[in-house]
Amino acid sequence: MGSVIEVEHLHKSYGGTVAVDDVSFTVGQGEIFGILGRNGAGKTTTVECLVGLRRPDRGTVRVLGRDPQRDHAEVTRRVGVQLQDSQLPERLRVGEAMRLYQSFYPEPADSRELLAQLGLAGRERTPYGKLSGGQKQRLSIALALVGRPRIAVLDELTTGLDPHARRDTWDLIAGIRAGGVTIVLVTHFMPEAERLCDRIALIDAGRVLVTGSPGELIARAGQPTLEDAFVSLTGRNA
Ligand SMILES: Nc1ncnc2c1ncn2[C@@H]1O[C@H](COP(=O)(O)OP(=O)(O)OP(=O)(O)O)[C@@H](O)[C@H]1O
Repeated sequence: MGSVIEVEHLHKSYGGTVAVDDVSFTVGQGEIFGILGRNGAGKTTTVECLVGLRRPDRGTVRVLGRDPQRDHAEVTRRVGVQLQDSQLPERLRVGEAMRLYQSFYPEPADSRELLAQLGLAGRERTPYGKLSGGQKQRLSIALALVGRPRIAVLDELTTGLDPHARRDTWDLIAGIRAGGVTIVLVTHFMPEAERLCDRIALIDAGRVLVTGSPGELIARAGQPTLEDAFVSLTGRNA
């Protein structure tokens, strides 16, 4: 299985704050790869460097063999991104947002089908500002997938979703991966990581503490669940 993402010794500071100190990992074609860590660990900065939204200070990032900075247009066309707290204009209708995003890609997915898969059927005419928090979240997932990406980067995939919507979204993500799409998932929700991820990089203070399957992390920490393993491995007093 070839790797589609290669990150080597990534470093990124904001002024005096080191957000990412030294992060390396690779993601294989068709994997669901989790990035886990405490608040402020450097997860979002790492994925922003992956998708070309931030320029690393040091280190290399390769996505589908490309440099996300130098080959920005190509990486953007093949990588779908759902970032934390993304906002759309309040009055933009769901259908308009979908059409706008479809226009960025050569072979976009069918909007109605995707909206139906995300439980947003019949919402085409609803303005963004009138959607519930969970509906906004699901629209952001639809927009990340509308370009039929080779890689989807999803930051806080199911935050704010009720348990039904969360399970539907997990099924959707599993189905998308079954279609050959590689998924990078940033999450704080351990049952989600345990259920979905093939491998996980656990990041702490801008460094990778450990990489492995959920089972390997649990075994390594000698804990019963991934949540216990997470707390144990990232606990400052452990
Ligand atoms: N634009 C910015 N300017 C200055 N500092 C920043 C900026 N973005 C992030 N940071 C800092 O960099 C560090 C890493 O932040 P980052 O958002 O990458 O972490 P995270 O792991 O995604 O956190 P969370 O789980 O809370 O979303 C934090 O100390 C944060 O305060």
